[in-house]
Amino acid sequence: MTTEVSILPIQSVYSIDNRTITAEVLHEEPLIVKFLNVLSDEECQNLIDCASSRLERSKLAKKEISSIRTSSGMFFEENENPLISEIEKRISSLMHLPIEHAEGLQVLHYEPGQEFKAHFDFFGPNHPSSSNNRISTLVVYLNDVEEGGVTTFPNLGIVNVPKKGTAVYFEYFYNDQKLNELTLHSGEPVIQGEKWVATQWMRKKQIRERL
Ligand SMILES: O=C(O)CCC(=O)C(=O)O
Ligand SMILES: [Fe+2]
Repeated sequence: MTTEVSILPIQSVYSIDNRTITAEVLHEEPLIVKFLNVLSDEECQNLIDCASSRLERSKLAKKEISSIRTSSGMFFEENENPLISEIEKRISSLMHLPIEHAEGLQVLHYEPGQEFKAHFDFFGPNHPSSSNNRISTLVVYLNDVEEGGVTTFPNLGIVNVPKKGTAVYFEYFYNDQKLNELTLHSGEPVIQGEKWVATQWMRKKQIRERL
């Protein structure tokens, strides 16, 4: 097996913004990493508070409402306020890509029974966005879920339990498309309580204007 170069330099500790973020590799190829201490409790709560009045039923990449994704969500504008700017800066450092490659930060909210069925985050070859496709994802959990709501990678046997301030990272910019397809993942139905996540998707090329 040939080893491909990952976007993320693999370390057990990342020091960003005077924060110590620790990492645990869950899978090497495709690279899947769990991070601890990405956001503080206060940042998680502030994101939930800012997002909650702006939630809409989630749509898929082609903008249709579908049973694949039953959560509700919203996107923040780039650099929308100081909290968003600080979080975007930290997340793009952590994901080892320039902030210009970052989509707007998305917040999703799931109630009991709501889920995000197995999907890829990258766009298919016929999608208009595939020329500047997504290459990596960070899902930050903004609260603890009482029961359910785990993130799973069904083809890799990986199950990650949501915990406030932690995150799961994965990338899918491999030459070998089979590796990319192993990043199929789902947000399993919430059984009890609610689930809030913030998702950052990164593109292969710049998507934001430089400031
Ligand atoms: O909610 C989750 O656990 C997964 C979210 C997700 O897959 C996404 O936002 O693309
Ligand atoms: Fe996803």
